[in-house]
Amino acid sequence: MKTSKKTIYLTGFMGAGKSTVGKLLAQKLGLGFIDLDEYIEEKSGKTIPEIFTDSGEACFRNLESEALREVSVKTAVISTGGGVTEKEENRKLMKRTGTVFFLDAPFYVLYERIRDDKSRPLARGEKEVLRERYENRRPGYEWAALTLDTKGCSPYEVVQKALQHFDE
Ligand SMILES: Nc1ncnc2c1ncn2[C@@H]1O[C@H](COP(=O)(O)OP(=O)(O)O)[C@@H](O)[C@H]1O
Ligand SMILES: O=C(O)C1=C[C@@H](OP(=O)(O)O)[C@@H](O)[C@H](O)C1
Ligand SMILES: [Mg+2]
Repeated sequence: MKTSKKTIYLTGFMGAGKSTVGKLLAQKLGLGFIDLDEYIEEKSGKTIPEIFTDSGEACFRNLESEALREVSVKTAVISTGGGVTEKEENRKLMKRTGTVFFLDAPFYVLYERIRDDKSRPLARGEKEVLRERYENRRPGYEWAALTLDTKGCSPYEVVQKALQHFDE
């Protein structure tokens, strides 16, 4: 499938490279870049861990959906957070307003990237609990229009793979 749509959503589990690849892809396409987590942090005046600690995951999910609605009117590459595909309303909104990419990689690759990173509250728990979250979320990710297998690829190589799906 080729795409010419100007709003691009990057989805996938924590550590898949959505934030890293999104910034590079936006440069290549000459589009604006929005990282949904950064957008939420700026809007709320709190870091993601602070939101989780102060208000809990359910509150974060509401802020996330609200932020997604706001950015969905923009022409940009939008790097989402790994949990955005959990809600059907978010998946439908992304599909209606843009092209959704799934950055795929096996759990063990992602785990090595996120295990020591304190900026992800949900990555702090037990490895097996995290693996279960990964498995449970896969159907939501696979629902994307385009899947990029990122295993063994550098962020630049993932960008090259993504670019192959654009008309020009
Ligand atoms: N393709 C890749 N190969 C190796 N390391 C990567 C790759 N993509 C991202 N990383 C690294 O993994 C970590 C998580 O990347 P990030 O872009 O924040 O992922 P996400 O936004 O999907 O959670 C960062 O340290 C980043 O440098
Ligand atoms: O998977 C998740 O539920 C989350 C992923 C994070 O974004 P990244 O996928 O960019 O790490 C961030 O939105 C928050 O910590 C929750
Ligand atoms: Mg990110």
